[in-house]
Amino acid sequence: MSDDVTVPEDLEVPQEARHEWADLAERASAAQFAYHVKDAPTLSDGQYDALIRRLNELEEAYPTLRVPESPTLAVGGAAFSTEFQAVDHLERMLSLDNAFSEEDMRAWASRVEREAGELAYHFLCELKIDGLAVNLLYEEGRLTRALTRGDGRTGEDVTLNVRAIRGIPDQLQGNNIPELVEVRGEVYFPLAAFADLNASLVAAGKPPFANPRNTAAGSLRQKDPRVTASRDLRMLVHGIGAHRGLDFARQSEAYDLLGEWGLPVSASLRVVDSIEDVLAFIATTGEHRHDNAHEIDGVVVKIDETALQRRLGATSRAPRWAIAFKFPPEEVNTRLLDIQVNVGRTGRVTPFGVMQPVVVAGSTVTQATLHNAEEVARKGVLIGDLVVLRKAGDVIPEILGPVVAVRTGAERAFVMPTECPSCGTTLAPAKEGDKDIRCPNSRFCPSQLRERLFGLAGRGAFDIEALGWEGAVALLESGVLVDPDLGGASESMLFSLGQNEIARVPLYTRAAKKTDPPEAVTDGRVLSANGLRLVGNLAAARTQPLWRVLVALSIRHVGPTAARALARHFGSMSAIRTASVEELSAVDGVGTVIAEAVRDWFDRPDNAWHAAIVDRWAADGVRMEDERDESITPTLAGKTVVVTGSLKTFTRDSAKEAIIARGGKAAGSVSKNTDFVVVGPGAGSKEAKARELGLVILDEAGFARLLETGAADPAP
Ligand SMILES: NC(=O)c1ccc[n+]([C@@H]2O[C@H](COP(=O)([O-])OP(=O)(O)OC[C@H]3O[C@@H](n4cnc5c(N)ncnc54)[C@H](O)[C@@H]3O)[C@@H](O)[C@H]2O)c1
Ligand SMILES: [Zn+2]
Repeated sequence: MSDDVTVPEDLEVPQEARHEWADLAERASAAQFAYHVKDAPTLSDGQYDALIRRLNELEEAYPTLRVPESPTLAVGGAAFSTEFQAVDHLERMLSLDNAFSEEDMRAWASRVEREAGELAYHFLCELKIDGLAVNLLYEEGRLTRALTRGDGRTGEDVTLNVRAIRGIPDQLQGNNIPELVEVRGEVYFPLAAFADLNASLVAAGKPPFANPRNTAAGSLRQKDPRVTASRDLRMLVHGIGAHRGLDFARQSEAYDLLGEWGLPVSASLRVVDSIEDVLAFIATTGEHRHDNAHEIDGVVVKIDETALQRRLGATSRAPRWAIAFKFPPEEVNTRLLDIQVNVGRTGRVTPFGVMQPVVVAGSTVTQATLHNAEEVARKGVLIGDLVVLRKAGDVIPEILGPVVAVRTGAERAFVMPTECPSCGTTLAPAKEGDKDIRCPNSRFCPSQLRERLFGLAGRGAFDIEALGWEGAVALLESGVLVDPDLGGASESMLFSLGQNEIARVPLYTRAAKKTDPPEAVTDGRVLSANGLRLVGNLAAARTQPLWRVLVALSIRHVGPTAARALARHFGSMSAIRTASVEELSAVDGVGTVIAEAVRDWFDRPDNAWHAAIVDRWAADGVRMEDERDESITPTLAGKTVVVTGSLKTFTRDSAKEAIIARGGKAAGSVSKNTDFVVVGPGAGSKEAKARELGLVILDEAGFARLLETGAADPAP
């Protein structure tokens, strides 16, 4: 590809600029080829967009650099030879100009306003679906040809493949079917179908696909249409090309017609009056970026009136009456410098990637999870690889896969260590056949102890705000947690910590001042605000309900749900300690795996120190029994309730507790077995799913009534 980009010989242009242009043009051109023809990008979209932006800057400064073959002018990736027959579009398919900021959007809107003159107009806002464009030719209502965009003039004939896509009608239905119409739209891989496909690949021992966009492109551009048919691709309409016997004054009107004829039109369109409304649409869409059935990479804003569209016209590459607002990229390419392992609170050893630091979705990422050795193998990543890293919203950064095309041969495979990196003990699976390997030294392994301490202070357990990761490290380093009976540091000592002990931990102290009361000073230091908070938090933690104490013990498989069920049924630690596997597993929501894990935790001879933890906590005043509130009527016995979004008078936890206290089940996900779905502001896909399933949906007031009476009046 790169040999058709030659440096323009204009001596007026400084040599530096010419060289930079040539270098960037070659890289952009190669990236276009990899992305559009091979469906296997070598750059991230953000890097590619940055290249094109810089090229545009250079070409604006030195217009002779803007030669016809410049990658800035290409729609797609120049005319390439592929395995498909090349066919011309009746009307050219263009790309879109990009906007990356509010400022860019306002600049575009001002240009439109200037050109519009006396014409009244509206903005048509659409989701920018991350897929690939196709052009469907309908003649007398019959689908006669389908092309990819190609270079905009000439596309690839993928008619047979497109016929295999569900939702694209072979025959239009209804009235006033035009003699001829080119329907443009985006073919995409629905996220749920993509997840299913990857799950089945993984189950078959094959590597999963990295992202839905390239997989959609690869699935459509298959020699064998049966492969396309086996992938659950979909399409949404977003434009009209050549047409005869079809008349419309607004693009949104044309969409309505297409919809009536059976073509898939997006339900997320909005027609708005002002650029302010456009910006508001962009903002809300950005907040709900992941709440769609498909990936989106931005918002496309178009002028709705065709008269103004015609007046604004197009450049050789893109219409002037439309613009694509791009969201910040969530996928970037970066180097996988190393793979190291963590030892978690239950001894599980998990590899994680040490990344070349990279900014993505607003934060700098230096690590990414890899779950287990099998996953490293499945993803096919080698140490030293350039990899695609994804960070979406608050989700933990994830390595999607390697960029194989740029390997140098210097990469090396990861080998799982055989000894614990924290304590040197030989690693082994807990049971034969387990996927995970563990450090069996749970009592003294420093890493496990640190993780347990951090975990038990978490919001789902004792909720000791002043004890975070650094706090756990500091308490262990200062030696204040050494348990004389156990012969080493242990969480058993946590509630034995008083002012005097905490005063020995530098992290929780500050230098004493003259004004400090002398009795508060230890070795010239006093508790800092953080230290005082820890003292207060520990006092409050002693009165936490039993289920939180159970979670804090780091018993395998005993998370908040199981802990709540156990606490509700048995009511006290001593009852749980003496319950048999049968008694434990008879509890709704417990089961044998959990029951056995609980028994094992207390009973295995080498676990005697576990009981010592419980005993010392109890001696130090930690509540080991729940007071039962007999005044609460079990209004929700046997009912399953899902709470989603935020409520005013309940936190997540207190809503759950309220449901459970009334005998109900508080579930995390919506299914057909859900009886009630309580919806607060910010509810996303769960609400949508609930509506889809026709479940009873309640607002906060309805929830309050439900708790009281067990009866539901659905929200309006
Ligand atoms: N990673 C790489 O190496 C690499 C290389 C080339 C291109 N790319 C990606 O592709 C982009 C350029 O590709 P492009 O020319 O297709 O431009 P584009 O993706 O910026 O915008 C144009 C395309 O958006 C699509 N689209 C989705 N929803 C739409 C809607 N509602 N209305 C209209 N169009 C809609 C259409 O297919 C249209 O052709 C780059 O910005 C980059 O993200 C990446
Ligand atoms: Zn260890």
